[in-house]
Amino acid sequence: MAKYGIFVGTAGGTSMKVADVLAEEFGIDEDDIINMEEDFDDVEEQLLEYDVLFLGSSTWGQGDLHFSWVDPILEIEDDGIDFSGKTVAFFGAGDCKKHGEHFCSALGKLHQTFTNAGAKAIGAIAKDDYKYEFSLAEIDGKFCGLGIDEHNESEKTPERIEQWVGLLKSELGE
Ligand SMILES: Cc1cc2nc3c(=O)[nH]c(=O)nc-3n(C[C@H](O)[C@H](O)[C@H](O)COP(=O)(O)O)c2cc1C
Repeated sequence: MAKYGIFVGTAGGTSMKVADVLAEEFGIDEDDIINMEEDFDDVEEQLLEYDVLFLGSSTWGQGDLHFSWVDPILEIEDDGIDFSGKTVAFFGAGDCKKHGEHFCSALGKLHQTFTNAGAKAIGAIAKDDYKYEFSLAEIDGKFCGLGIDEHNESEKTPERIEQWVGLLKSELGE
């Protein structure tokens, strides 16, 4: 049976909202929800332990990942760690009004690193539901994962998560 894990970089816990629903919907154990800042210390022992990885990060600075992702991402890229055979999906919180010039760009950065490392990405959605000037999460005309915006569009969050979970289940054949 495929092993599922959730890895989240979050400052205020907003991105964890998505993680909590994913855990419930996919029956993921609490021990398999890894808060990158608090619980993460080894790429090979932790990330590579899973077959299906739900990877979350809020976006900071000029479209940067949460700081807790910076070292693992460098390690994956510099050491050429191989994620072939793994399935990955991306999510995270952002702010489309104050930071519309880089809305949820962290998802695009995760996408780039993990697909370059050989992983298969799932969970891309139509971008029409979002309003922003620019986002690295926009890849091949779609949003490469689930962005949520609790500052401006919190009323859309439950439905966005529900629809995304439905998409993931169908792409994973569940
Ligand atoms: C200094 C600063 C920079 C930010 N930069 C971005 C950004 O580039 N893109 C974006 O979508 N959101 C940006 N945000 C908004 C955060 O991503 C947003 O508050 C998010 O809800 C935080 O989620 P978290 O609690 O999971 O960390 C920024 C916020 C701050 C305070």
